[in-house]
Amino acid sequence: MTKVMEKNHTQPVQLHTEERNPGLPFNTKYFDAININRSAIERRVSTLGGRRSVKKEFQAAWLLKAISMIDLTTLAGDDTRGNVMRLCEKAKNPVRADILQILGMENANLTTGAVCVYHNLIPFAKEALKGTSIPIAAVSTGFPAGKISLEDKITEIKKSVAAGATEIDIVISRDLVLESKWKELYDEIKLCRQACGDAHMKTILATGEIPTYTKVAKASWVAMMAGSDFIKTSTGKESVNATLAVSLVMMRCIRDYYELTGVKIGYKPAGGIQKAKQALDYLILLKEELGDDWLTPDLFRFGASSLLGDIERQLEHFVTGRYSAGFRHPMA
Ligand SMILES: O=C[C@H](O)COP(=O)(O)O
Repeated sequence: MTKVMEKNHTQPVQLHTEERNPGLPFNTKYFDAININRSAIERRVSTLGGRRSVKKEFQAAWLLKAISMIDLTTLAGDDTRGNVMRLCEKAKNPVRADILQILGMENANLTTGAVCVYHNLIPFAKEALKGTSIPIAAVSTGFPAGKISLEDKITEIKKSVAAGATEIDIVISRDLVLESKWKELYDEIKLCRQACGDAHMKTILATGEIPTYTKVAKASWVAMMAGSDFIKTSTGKESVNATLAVSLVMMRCIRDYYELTGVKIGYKPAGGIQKAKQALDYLILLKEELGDDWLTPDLFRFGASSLLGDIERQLEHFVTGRYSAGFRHPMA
């Protein structure tokens, strides 16, 4: 039997939920000068993928790593207790036992990074995840469009935390970004941060509705300054959701914020990430732009409803020897 684990990349990771971003006082000096060249960003992401091959065993190891970073999500109008319970069972046991055994990972206690549900389904997730350390992330603040009052957003966050969510994914008022009302955006996010209390806050920018990368970067800065623990691309409901290009822009903001403050902000691309190959492209970008410190569920999550299914299929191909020869990544 081949053991395929390598370095620390597939060890179970403990979430450090006590750590928080203290934020910065509002000051436009941090982002006033940002001016992003779209074609330079697009050129950079076009270099990803397929540059050099790696041993097959590393491919499986990175796919297992990706699983530990998934916020396994269901955000559908027809969500029920039943499908949330099934989602949670999948979060607890994301890969078939026989596959894990062949990979030498049967004792690794592999789980997804979290489950992500609507506020009213938190009690079912809580029931299903009892006795585990899998966090419950709830989408609050009028998900997905955020078109409710700030007062209602704050109430919703507090209710989600009281119901058992330890991670809150908030949506910002996109009009404040479109109209460059940065101080108002900062104040909104900061109040949401306060309402989260001990819960981690992931701030969704809905980048598909932001017209320029420069504005994406400025909104990222405002979100981090206001105390977001993660910045997240999308709700999954916009017509354009996560892309590698927008991820590059946001990761570089995270890097600059870290260089300024010493605080590591997490990154969550979400929406439309359905294939194992796509997940590896994001991890390559993450490793190259932010380094190994970010390769942990503490600092990186995929917001995804169907990615896990494809990763499991790829792992099955791997252990049954049918793994695609073209399915490679250049990380090792
Ligand atoms: O935040 C997570 C997204 O809503 C999931 O989007 P998806 O269904 O396209 O994977």
